Amino acid sequence: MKIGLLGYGKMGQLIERYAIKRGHEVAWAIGSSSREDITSVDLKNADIAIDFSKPDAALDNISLCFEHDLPIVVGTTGWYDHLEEVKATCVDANQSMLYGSNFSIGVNVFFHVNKLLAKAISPYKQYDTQVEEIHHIHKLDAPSGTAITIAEGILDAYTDKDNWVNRLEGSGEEIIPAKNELLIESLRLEEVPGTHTVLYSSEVDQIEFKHTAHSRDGFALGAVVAAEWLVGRKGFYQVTEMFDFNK
Ligand SMILES: NC(=O)C1=CN([C@@H]2O[C@H](COP(=O)(O)OP(=O)(O)OC[C@H]3O[C@@H](n4cnc5c(N)ncnc54)[C@H](OP(=O)(O)O)[C@@H]3O)[C@@H](O)[C@H]2O)C=CC1
Ligand SMILES: O=C(O)C1=N[C@H](C(=O)O)C[C@H](O)C1
Repeated sequence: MKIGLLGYGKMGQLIERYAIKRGHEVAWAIGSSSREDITSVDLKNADIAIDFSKPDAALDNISLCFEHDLPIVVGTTGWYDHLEEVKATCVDANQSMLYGSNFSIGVNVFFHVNKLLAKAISPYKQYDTQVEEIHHIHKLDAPSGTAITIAEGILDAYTDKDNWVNRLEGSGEEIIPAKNELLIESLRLEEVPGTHTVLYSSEVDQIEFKHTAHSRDGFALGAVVAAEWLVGRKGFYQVTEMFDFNK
């Protein structure tokens, strides 16, 4: 498979390594610190694009791929307010797109079990629920896309909560969640690749459900596997749809 990379930073460069390891070719790579500039690239030289760029670049990159009939895997986070319109455009234009807030196997198992756990605990109102995420200091978006997916999984199980609210430590904003809101605490710390915890706390005990990424390798390998999965399919998909345990 020939892969085009939109974004050639920490993730883009690691994805290239995994793509080559799995027998693929990187046809082009775009990003200001990359080998190529977008105007000098024939996008159609690739069978598929993988976008790990920046929150404010993802929407344009998605549109560009749709215009060129190029399937796209999107790992970039921070653009999910536009998810419904992107999905509609993709389906109406008969294009192919798969997006995911997290491509690692471990986190996708975590997403699955998170929903089961929330369903089991939600009737017991003595438990306060909260999501915590820790990432490196370079991260542009808060909360993380992964934390949003986790929060949405929890909110599905709660009839008395319908929204999440974010508290970014150090932002100076005082955020106190209302009764119908689920708190997502974000912390930015040195070079942490990504840690997510769900906490259920009562007066008598606490449940902590936690995933710790030791590196970005799981995300990068997962993105290449997602590209292999998407090629030949039409429509709009989430990474969770690749996994059997959701059936
Ligand atoms: N879904 C998942 O599993 C994961 C998602 N992510 C997400 O992926 C994204 C990228 O992460 P990461 O690689 O760590 O970030 P980096 O900042 O290391 O890399 C982003 C790259 O995108 C480039 N870029 C900027 N503008 C554009 C553009 N318009 N088109 C293409 N490329 C552009 C940047 O260039 P320059 O710096 O010169 O501006 C930079 O090289 C983030 O949104 C992050 O949250 C990260 C890990 C896992
Ligand atoms: O920016 C990152 O680094 C990461 N972003 C994704 C997110 O926002 O959830 C996935 C991973 O946690 C790393």
